[in-house]
Amino acid sequence: MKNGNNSSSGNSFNNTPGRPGAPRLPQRNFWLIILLILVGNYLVTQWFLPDANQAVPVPYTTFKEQVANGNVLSIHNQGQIIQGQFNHPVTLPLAEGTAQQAASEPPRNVTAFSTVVPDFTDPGLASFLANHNVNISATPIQDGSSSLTSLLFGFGPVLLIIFFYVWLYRRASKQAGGALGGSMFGMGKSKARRYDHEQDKKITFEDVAGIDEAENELVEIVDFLKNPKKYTALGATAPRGILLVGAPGTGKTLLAKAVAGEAQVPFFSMSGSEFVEMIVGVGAARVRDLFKQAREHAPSIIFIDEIDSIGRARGQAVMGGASEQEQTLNQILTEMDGFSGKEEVIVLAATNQPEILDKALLRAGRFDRRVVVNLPDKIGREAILQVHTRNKPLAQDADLMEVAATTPGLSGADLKNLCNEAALLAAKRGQHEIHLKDFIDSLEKIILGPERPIILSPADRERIAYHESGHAILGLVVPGADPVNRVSIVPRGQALGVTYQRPPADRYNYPEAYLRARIIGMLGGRAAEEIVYGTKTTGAENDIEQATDLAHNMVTRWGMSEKLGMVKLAARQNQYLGMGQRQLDAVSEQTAALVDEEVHKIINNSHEQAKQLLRDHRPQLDALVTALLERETLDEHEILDVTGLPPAPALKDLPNQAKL
Ligand SMILES: Nc1ncnc2c1ncn2[C@@H]1O[C@H](COP(=O)(O)OP(=O)(O)OP(=O)(O)O)[C@@H](O)[C@H]1O
Ligand SMILES: [Zn+2]
Repeated sequence: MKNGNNSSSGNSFNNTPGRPGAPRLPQRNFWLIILLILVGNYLVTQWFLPDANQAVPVPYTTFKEQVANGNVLSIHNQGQIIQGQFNHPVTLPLAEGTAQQAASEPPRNVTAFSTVVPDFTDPGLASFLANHNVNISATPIQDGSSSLTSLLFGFGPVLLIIFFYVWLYRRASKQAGGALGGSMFGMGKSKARRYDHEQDKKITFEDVAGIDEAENELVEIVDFLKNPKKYTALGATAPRGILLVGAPGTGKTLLAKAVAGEAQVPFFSMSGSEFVEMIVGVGAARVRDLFKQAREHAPSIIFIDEIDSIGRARGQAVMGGASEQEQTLNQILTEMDGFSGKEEVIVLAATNQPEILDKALLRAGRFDRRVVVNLPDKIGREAILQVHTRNKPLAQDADLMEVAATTPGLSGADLKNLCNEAALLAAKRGQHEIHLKDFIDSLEKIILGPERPIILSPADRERIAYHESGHAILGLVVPGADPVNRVSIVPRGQALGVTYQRPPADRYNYPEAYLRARIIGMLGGRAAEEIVYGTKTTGAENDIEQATDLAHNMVTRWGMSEKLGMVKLAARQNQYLGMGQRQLDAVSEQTAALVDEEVHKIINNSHEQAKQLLRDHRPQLDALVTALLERETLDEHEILDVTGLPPAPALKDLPNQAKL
């Protein structure tokens, strides 16, 4: 039971292509290949080093006998093992060998032998050998092979496995469209993706709409990249870093790409969040590599998305990632300081939380320019819709201005998604063109989620109808309330029903009376349930939350409480990430209690007013419920028709587009 006031949907529908994750090793043949390598290695070793096995083991006593006979030419010894050569081949097994031996082995002539010195030491052995002219040496056991081959085969398996990994990595990173040559393991490699205007479909300012202010500020950058001499001749230094600041999905990445596309220079992009998961030291190496690549291809553009995830003020980083993040950040600062001023590399970075960035990043010569990318206004939304319907067949009635008017708070990414959803819906409905209705129905789906096929009992349906009608009636009778566009009792996403209200024009400044009207409207759902049934349900949770946040902001941020006056009590945390309740500043317990009291007062008053207004308009409420139970969804005209009420009177002093 959502009161779908012009809440911007916080989602960003990010369809940016080419955001591959880390290269993934192919899983299927992995173990098979390892196995083959090991087997191959074993066979090769066996082939080249057969000598090692040619020494025939002989009993220690036989060995001593042969020494005594003067038949041992030389030995070499390692630990307890003695290997050596006889002067004359000895036929084994010896005649006096055991019966067993004779039975199991055919007789053969042996020159190379080996034997094991028994555990109990044989003190006289050294002199005994010397006396019989045995050549004693300490050469390595595998005498037959050269030291080079033994080295090679000793390390063979290790080398093969290393080469195999390098090969795998190369293959994987090639699949990911990344790494261009460089260090052996590619660890310190930036996974920067390069978009060249020839390769990629070129993105230009044509593709960017509705954010003209931001665009205009970047035109200068494009000109600099195109004609650097024009600027350097006058002794002007290149702009280094530009921070794009704006809510998710407002087109920051798109703008950066468009700058590169317009200037026809290579574009290197990477996301700050990629650094977070890294092993210590790797992040900094990647930054170095990223800047190196960009310098080599200058003039060029580096784009660092989500810079807040590395650029967070040092020392306040989240546990664990801190030191790595600091190193990465320091490296960025070092690289930017290293620009000589003649280098035509421009660094663009995007964030939606500029206030948490390390101050060092914003110093002169670094990201000293800030371009704010706002949510588009109505005209802007129409322009963006036009961009994204360029290749889509629109029906006569598909008035994009009308769609733009219905979508306050939506970002460029949301609008792109809306166009796509509308096209999908039109196709599903078997049409050849996209109609206005397809846009409107898709919008509902985007804001509230897809329809949910749940079966409600008649009693539940009626209660939901009363709840939504409560919101709707108040939207008609409270002065200054936003016009009610739509009421529906079709369950969608989290909501069991919806009342959709939108302001007649984009608002930038909210009068107190408007905020109070909104709170009354938000509480209308519960109020209707109470006056009709006298009982409460959980269905008002979302309404209560929104109303409380709004009241809290009125008291703590906007100075709208008589008792507390114009004192800022809660931090203005993030203007780009919605309007939730703010953390209270450190205030005395007394003040905190007062804040609660004032918030309660606003809510309770509004609740009482909501109930009273609904009692006064009970016949209209009942009429709307009857119609809703029958038709499920009513649009603006039907609502006015059924209730016989005029649209809510405007607040006299409501400044519509006034920007203060
Ligand atoms: N002003 C705009 N004009 C045209 N298309 C837009 C605009 N803004 C966003 N879009 C569309 O939305 C997509 C996503 O936007 P983009 O990734 O540039 O947003 P962003 O601000 O970088 O978001 P995030 O902060 O989530 O990274 C773009 O690829 C583009 O198709
Ligand atoms: Zn509600």
